[in-house]
Amino acid sequence: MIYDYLVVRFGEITLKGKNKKLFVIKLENDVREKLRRFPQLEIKRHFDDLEIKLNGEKSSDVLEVMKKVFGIQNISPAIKVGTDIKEIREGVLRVAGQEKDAKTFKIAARRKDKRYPIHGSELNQELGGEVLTHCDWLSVDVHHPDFIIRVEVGYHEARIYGKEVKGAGGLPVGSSGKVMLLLSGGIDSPVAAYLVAKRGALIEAIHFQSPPYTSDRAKQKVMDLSKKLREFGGEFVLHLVPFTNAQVAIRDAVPEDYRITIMRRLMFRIAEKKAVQRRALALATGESLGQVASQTLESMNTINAVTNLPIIRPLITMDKIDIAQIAKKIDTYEISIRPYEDCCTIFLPKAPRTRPDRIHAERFERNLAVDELVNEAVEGIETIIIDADTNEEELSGLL
Ligand SMILES: Nc1ncnc2c1ncn2[C@@H]1O[C@H](COP(=O)(O)OP(=O)(O)OP(=O)(O)O)[C@@H](O)[C@H]1O
Repeated sequence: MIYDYLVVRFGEITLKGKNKKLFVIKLENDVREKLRRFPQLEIKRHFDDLEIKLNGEKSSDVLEVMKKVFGIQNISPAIKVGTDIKEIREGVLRVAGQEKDAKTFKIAARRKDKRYPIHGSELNQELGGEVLTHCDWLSVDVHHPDFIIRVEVGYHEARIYGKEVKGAGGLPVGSSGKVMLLLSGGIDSPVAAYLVAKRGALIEAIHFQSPPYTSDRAKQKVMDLSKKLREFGGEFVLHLVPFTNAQVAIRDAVPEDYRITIMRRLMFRIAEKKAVQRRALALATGESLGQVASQTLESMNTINAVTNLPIIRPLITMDKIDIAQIAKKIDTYEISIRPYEDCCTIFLPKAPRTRPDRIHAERFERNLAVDELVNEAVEGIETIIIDADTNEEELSGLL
């Protein structure tokens, strides 16, 4: 490959007016963090983009990492040449020579330095002609080219770009604050984590486990999911809640058809306490309207009543098929479909109430030591930090 640079363009950040600089700095930090394992790289922040000088690192390896960083609209490999037209011509030919599979192309040239004597449209013509003369496998298609060769003439140098790669979009992680996500081992909640992180939230996950009714296999699943999700943020913080006592108490004190409702109300209270301790501003779940009996509007109302924090449900209007598609894209699907016991499925009825209400929920909770159960669970939380450097061995050591 001939490319010496990757140029990273920001997505929606550019809409952020005065805050743009803060967002860009956040993004730059994320990029630096993610690219720590490539020591040769030099990263420079410009007004419109980040420029990564490869210094011999393999561009495809770096690109693979960059594709998962939120806040990036697209990434182009690039070379830099002087502003002399001869050098630009020669550079464009080098770039065109890389795209042996393309049949059609167009040149999109622009002058950043308006004093540059050759205008954009003239550059397009001149450089296009040069490519046609030397690359006999290429012809021009200005509407739907296989390959656009972008040329940007600056004050001291010109950049010539190779084929653009789509970025992950969204906003830099953490730019929207922190969210505590209820992470089960199922398909949905990891997708919810991905979607909330994409909107710039730093995710911490909370997982409820009920040993010995739930096994290490279930815990392993959540750890594996966290490992996948950490690729979209810097580090991933996972809180493991001991939930057995609460579930046993619910089984003993609450009529069968209200057990899911009461269990969720306890989960939300515990998650809220942890969220406040960790300065998270909202809770998030993987619920989708009508998907199962406990995901009706009545149920959500009854569960929401125990917390004042906003509850983000990014999947609420999505179909299972669409959710599964995202799970496959972010590579959590295969982990999620491994069999496991969720704490939600033990002691729970075959026919939960689909339209629970607050009055009954509150009445049944009077038979429970709610505050003690919540405090005991919060105090027993084990917190695990999985960062980019946590390796397989350390991960299994955490189990
Ligand atoms: N053991 C758990 N720990 C943490 N959160 C949980 C747990 N079980 C369920 N949740 C939360 O409650 C939501 C609804 O769970 P439920 O089991 O009803 O639905 P689901 O559609 O199977 O969700 P998922 O696929 O995420 O497990 C989950 O998306 C998750 O946010």
